[in-house]
Amino acid sequence: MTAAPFPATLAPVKRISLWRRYLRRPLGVVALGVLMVVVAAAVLAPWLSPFDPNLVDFKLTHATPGDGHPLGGDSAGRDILSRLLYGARTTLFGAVITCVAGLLLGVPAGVAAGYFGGVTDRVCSWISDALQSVPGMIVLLVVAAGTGQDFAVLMVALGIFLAPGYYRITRARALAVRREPYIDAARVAGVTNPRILRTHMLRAVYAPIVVQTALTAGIAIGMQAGLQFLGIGSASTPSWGQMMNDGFKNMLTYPLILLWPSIALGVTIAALAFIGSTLADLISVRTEQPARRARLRVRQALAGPAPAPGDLPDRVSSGTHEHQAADCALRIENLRVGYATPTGVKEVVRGVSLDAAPGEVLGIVGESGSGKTQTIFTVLDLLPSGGTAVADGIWVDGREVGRLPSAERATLLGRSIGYVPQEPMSNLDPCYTVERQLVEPLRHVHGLSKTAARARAREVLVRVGITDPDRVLASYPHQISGGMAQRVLIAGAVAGRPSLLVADEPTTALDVTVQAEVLELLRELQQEYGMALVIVTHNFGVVADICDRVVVMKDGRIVETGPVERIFRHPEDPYTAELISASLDDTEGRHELDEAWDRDPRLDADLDRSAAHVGGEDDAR
Ligand SMILES: Nc1ncnc2c1ncn2[C@@H]1O[C@H](COP(=O)(O)OP(=O)(O)OP(=O)(O)O)[C@@H](O)[C@H]1O
Repeated sequence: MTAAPFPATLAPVKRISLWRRYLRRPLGVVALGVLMVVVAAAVLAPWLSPFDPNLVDFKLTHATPGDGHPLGGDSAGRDILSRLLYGARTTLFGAVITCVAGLLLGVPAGVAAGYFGGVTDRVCSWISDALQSVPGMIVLLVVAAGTGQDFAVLMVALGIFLAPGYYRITRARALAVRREPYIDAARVAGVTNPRILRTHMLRAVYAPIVVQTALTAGIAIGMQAGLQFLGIGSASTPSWGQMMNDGFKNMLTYPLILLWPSIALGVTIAALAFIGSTLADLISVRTEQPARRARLRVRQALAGPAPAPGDLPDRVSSGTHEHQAADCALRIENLRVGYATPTGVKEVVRGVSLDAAPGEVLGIVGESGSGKTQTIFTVLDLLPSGGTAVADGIWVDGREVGRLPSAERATLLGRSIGYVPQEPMSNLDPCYTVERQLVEPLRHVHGLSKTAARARAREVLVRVGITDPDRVLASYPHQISGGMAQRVLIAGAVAGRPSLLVADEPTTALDVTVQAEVLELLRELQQEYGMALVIVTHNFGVVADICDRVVVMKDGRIVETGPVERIFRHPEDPYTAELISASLDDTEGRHELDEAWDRDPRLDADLDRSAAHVGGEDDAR
């Protein structure tokens, strides 16, 4: 079957600056506006203040608002509005000093500790822990006494106490990033450590630091006000903390004197907290949780209007069904998957229909990004949180499951559906032994006793070709090879005897000799248990090795589907022929494909072309 033509590429997603995305958040904009007003008031205080903040007029003592003094007078006869404006200067100046001190100490230490590890990490972490265990307020009072209440020194000391916040966050991020392959690549390319720290590492920690700074500024303002409330700081410098102290003493008789600085302080701290929270959302410091409205928008865009005859092929389902829904181990009808992006809905699976009968092996093949994984993740109900799927129907084991609640869908995993992932090592928890990871699902999902679950785990390990099951059961993932880890995962996937086994590129992370063994094992298990096997791959060699039927995907749609032999002999779509030709270069040990070459002169010609490219590759055949 050949699909109708459709646009070859999805619309490119434009990158929108953080600033522009921030401006789309109403709460963030209001908070930023409030902070801007406070900053403007602080900067323009000498021009905005109607009076000298320290000018005493006894007639103004405890005066109520009015008569040229919009906020009234304090207990010493000074104009409250003027003091509030000058107090904003003190408050913001102190917050800036504290944040800069925290940044300068915490960020370089955190990046160095995370990147270099070892002694650097231990020493820095020890200092950070020690700072956190010291009662900060008492030390600040001692510093105030020792420095003659020097405000700037006090704010630097406060910054030192807040530096562990920066340290912890940057160290954690640097620890995660330093293991990334691009850092190793930079090292291998001869880039020096200081340069890696300045470029890659600082860039990686930049986003959480921005958020942390907004939050630290709020904390700094609160603590600063607390110190001033206790009488720390010069009496001649107006500050919100001092004003609160004055108001507190007269709280019952003249509550307005306490109210004004409390409002200023509360509103400023709240604005900083909302700015931090908005930034955290935008730069994904938080777990992604798409808004209900965004999900609904994606759902509506995916559902779209019903396709009319001759309508856009993009809105019409691609692929075919070979079996009745009730007879299928898996059936997907017109599946669409989309993600909300700042520029609109990005549709990554665009109307896919396929099925697999019990005992059948279906290959889903296509280039990277063609939507294979998104299709099977929908079946497993494991789409990332931003993904929304819409389908006319999803059937597992002859039962419609697409409309079941998530909790009910989850019960299919490990029972009706087994899953073999792409990366064996990252799918095993390094903290637990293989035994624990195999036995736990058998006990909790299948209700076996501990002894029965262990016996079953051992039995399946033997079945997947592990000759020393007791040693492997007692091992941690790092103590076994990648091939063994994949066998362990296959054992886990089939231990519950599912009717459908889904394997997502199960051999990609393995070396060539192990790849063939794992494919052979999957085929054997599939036949032995009578399961349907849906295998996702970008390699036609794998398809030739074990599949009965194949679905070819491109740009989220199915371009061709049919029995493997027919697809190899007569690929109808040029894209399929191209994929087959490309696969000829890097596949080995494929009996069916070898036979196909013998039968089909067109494929021989393809092989000759490939061999000419790589020079003498056909010797390897
Ligand atoms: N969380 C996500 N947010 C937005 N787009 C995503 C997300 N996950 C995947 N995509 C997009 O979905 C498309 C299909 O991805 P998918 O993982 O299904 O490809 P694939 O065919 O399995 O390729 P590969 O073999 O490389 O895994 C890609 O364009 C990818 O960028």
